[in-house]
Amino acid sequence: MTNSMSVSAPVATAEALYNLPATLFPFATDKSATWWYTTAAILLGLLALEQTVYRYKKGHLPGDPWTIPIIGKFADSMKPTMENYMKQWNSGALSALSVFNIFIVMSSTTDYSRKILNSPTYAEPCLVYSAKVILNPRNWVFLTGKEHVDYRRVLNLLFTRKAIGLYVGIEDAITRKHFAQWMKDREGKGAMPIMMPSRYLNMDTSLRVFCGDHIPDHATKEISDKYWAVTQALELVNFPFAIPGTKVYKAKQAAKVAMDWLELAAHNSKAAIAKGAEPACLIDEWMYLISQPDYKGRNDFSDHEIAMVVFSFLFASQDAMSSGLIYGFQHLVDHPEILAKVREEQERVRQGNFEAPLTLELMDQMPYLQAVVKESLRVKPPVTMVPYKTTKAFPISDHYTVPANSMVIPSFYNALHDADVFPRPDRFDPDRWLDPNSSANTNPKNYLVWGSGPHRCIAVEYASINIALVLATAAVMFDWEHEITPLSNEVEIIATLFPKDGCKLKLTPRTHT
Ligand code: HEM
Repeated sequence: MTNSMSVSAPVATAEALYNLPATLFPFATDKSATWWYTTAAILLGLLALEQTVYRYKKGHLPGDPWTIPIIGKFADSMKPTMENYMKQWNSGALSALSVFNIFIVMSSTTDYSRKILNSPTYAEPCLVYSAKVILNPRNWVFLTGKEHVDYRRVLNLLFTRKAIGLYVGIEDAITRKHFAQWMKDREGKGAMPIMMPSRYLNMDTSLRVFCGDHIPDHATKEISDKYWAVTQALELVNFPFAIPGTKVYKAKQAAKVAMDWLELAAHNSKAAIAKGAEPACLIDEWMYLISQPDYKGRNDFSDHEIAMVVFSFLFASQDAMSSGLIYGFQHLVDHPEILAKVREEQERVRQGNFEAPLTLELMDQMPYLQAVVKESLRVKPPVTMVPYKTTKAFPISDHYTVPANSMVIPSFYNALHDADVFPRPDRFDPDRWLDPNSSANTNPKNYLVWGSGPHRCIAVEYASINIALVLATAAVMFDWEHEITPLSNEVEIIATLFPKDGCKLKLTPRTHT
């Protein structure tokens, strides 16, 4: 460690405790008093050790000088707020805290955050504490180094342009189906939050893109209903035991249900492709690819392994996509001049034919819509940070080394709100992406919405296109009105960012002349 400092922790010696007056333990006999003194001495010694270790690891970094015994900042991590995050980030480029004796270093600058993401020999993603329990420790996302690179090379084939073209057709159909249902549910009613309907739409889209018709409708409904338990367990550090009644336990049960259905999808897809069916979803695409004579890689994926991969995609997508979509709606409805431009582009590219399904080729011709999505994700990045873990002492700067086995958390928010790169950073301004020479476009290193390095989001194009497609469809099908409440501009953090009131929209069918 390069950080050296003198540590002044509270020191409680056993001797001092033995000298405490016996009146402190009035109920104690001589023998039991000795027991009490010894136990108290050990406890106080452990607490002192905890503080000493925390202060030693923290070195000169900003952060609380003492950590709350045992739990540290557990309460804050259970109810995270942007204000608390900002306070932590603003305290320094690197700052320290501790939760349940997990020592955590947060980085707030673009350079430190990128360094963490791009230093696989020192740090690897650990996601949140509950992720391993929910996803299964054997899930591919926990692979590192060459094993991770090799596995990901196969999965990259599921997000080629050809594959995304197939998924766009599915997204279009599912979006229209859900919007028809939204209309029925909202008939004669005023503004309603779009939070939960958007989550259902996203889950249905994901499951149909990933599994096609290899699972029944009631399975997508069941997975959707239960999935909220997974979202709720995604706190930075949870209660450490997954015992009945805890959030992590409930999430694990929900994951089991999803995994059973996903294994069925894998089984059915294998059978369909073996019979010569054309790929109609992501698993089909995968099974088709590995059955080709010129394919050289692994082809012995079990149903369980396929299901784990698909579950990792659901896990990575559901909350981030929902947040991205809801803020996409909110940004557009609050900027009618920008929504009008989106509509103009839709009219031009689709030549007024809004019944024809969207295709990847049509989506390519919508640069304004793409800029809208990119900007919306910048202003409110669904993922504000990703927890990593140091596998060995990590000399992150000339003045500080993050100890081995610490959590180290790169923040994306500050990079995305850097006023030098994004003037008036809180302003929703898609135009900043339309000029190739703008500071936004010439500083791509700041655009950390998708992370960076070996674990950068595998589904960047797929996710961006999906959000764009849903917004475009809603823009041409509905007139939107936002019921602004005192909570509309307050941010709720439930794994990702959401407007606290769920974005209350009144949608009425739009008539085209
Ligand atoms: C708006 C939507 C999304 C956002 C903002 C987002 C963002 C991210 C971020 C920040 C990371 C971590 C990157 C890093 O550690 O450097 C990540 C990883 C990942 N994302 Fe996404 N994501 C989104 C949608 C999706 C979707 C739809 C899928 C799947 C279909 C997906 C699959 C993954 C996977 C598998 C990883 C882990 C990659 C690896 O470890 O190699 N994401 N995403």
